[in-house]
Amino acid sequence: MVDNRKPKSQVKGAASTVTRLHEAYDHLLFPAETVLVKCDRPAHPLINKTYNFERVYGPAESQQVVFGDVCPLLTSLLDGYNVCILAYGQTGCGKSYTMLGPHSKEACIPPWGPHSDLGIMPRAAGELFRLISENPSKSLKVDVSIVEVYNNDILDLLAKERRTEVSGPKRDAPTSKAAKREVSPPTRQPVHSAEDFIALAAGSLQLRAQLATQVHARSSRSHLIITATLTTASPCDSPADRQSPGPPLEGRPVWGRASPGSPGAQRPVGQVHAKLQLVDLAGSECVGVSGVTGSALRETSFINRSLAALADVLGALSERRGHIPYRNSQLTHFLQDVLGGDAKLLVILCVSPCRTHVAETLRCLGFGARVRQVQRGQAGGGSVAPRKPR
Ligand SMILES: Nc1ncnc2c1ncn2[C@@H]1O[C@H](COP(=O)(O)OP(=O)(O)OP(=O)(O)O)[C@@H](O)[C@H]1O
Repeated sequence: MVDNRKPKSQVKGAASTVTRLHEAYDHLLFPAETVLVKCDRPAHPLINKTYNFERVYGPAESQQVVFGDVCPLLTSLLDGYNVCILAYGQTGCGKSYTMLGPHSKEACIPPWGPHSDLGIMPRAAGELFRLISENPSKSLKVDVSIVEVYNNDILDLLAKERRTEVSGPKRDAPTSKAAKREVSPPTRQPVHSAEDFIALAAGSLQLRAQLATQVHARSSRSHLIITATLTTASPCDSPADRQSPGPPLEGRPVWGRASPGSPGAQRPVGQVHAKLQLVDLAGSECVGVSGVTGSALRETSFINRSLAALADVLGALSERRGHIPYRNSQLTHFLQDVLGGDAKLLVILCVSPCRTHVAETLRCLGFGARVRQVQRGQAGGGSVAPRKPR
């Protein structure tokens, strides 16, 4: 069982530079930005393994500290760069806590307070609107879409029909091929303040698929993707526009900056300034430990398969293969622009300090190590610029 009273560790990979921390458990040591896994299970092939990340957070570090490292990405967003922040890890290890803060079906997002535990999403919403108010000349507008990837279907959590259907209307990944088939993109709702943004997200969270398992009483059964699209009335003034003008596609949904050759984002010229994506992945799960059966077992199988597909895509990108298997799952298809494109991508790995979960922890750290090897902007998938140094 994951001890929910204990704060979880957060390990951030694939970006950022700040280093801090000293914390030790019996098998997990965190010297600076390194995670050292020591385990006395002799049969395990990966004992005494060291992983390096840009930053490692100990259990005692607050949400505010974590957001302190995320915050500069919002300045990049205002500068016109697409940004994606993605939480990955085993079920019950703190992904939703990190991204959203403590929440429940009854009280989705707790009120703001100087020492509150608010997660990245509400803090990012506050910072985004603060930056917009400081830059009135940019005339930026914000639209939000919220989808969940459940059992390999993309479900639109903002669609009106979603309120009356159990499974919600399905949407396709917003890529150029999808656009050619005239599928409907996810609903995009304008928001005018951080409060609007948070209220919209809070309403959607109540619709998100959840289940009690032996590991986590409120386990998310879907990947949640919150997208904030910044548009400007004035034509093409962002770095994105200057680097990759791309052909105009009239009447197509606005999906951020497209990379030449990428089957990804399409946008009308002069509209999109940048896109922020906040991704709270469903947790990887060992069926023997979570004890799920029936339809929950099916959900687990979809979750694990989509996470494996994500790892495959990152593996292919890191090896710079010609073919990147984005289409093996709706999750990777949906995130194609972010994974293979030139968005600023920040992956936060959430790991358990419990010895019983060491195998999952090693898997998670291995995933993070793979993410760090990806030289984005150079492999297949049609990106244009090498990863920008931070
Ligand atoms: N850093 C932390 N400090 C305090 N409590 C935490 C921390 N991280 C997680 N928790 C608590 O642990 C529990 C599980 O966390 P959370 O729901 O975020 O896990 P998860 O990784 O999203 O799980 P799943 O993938 O199953 O949805 C929650 O009750 C959460 O409030």
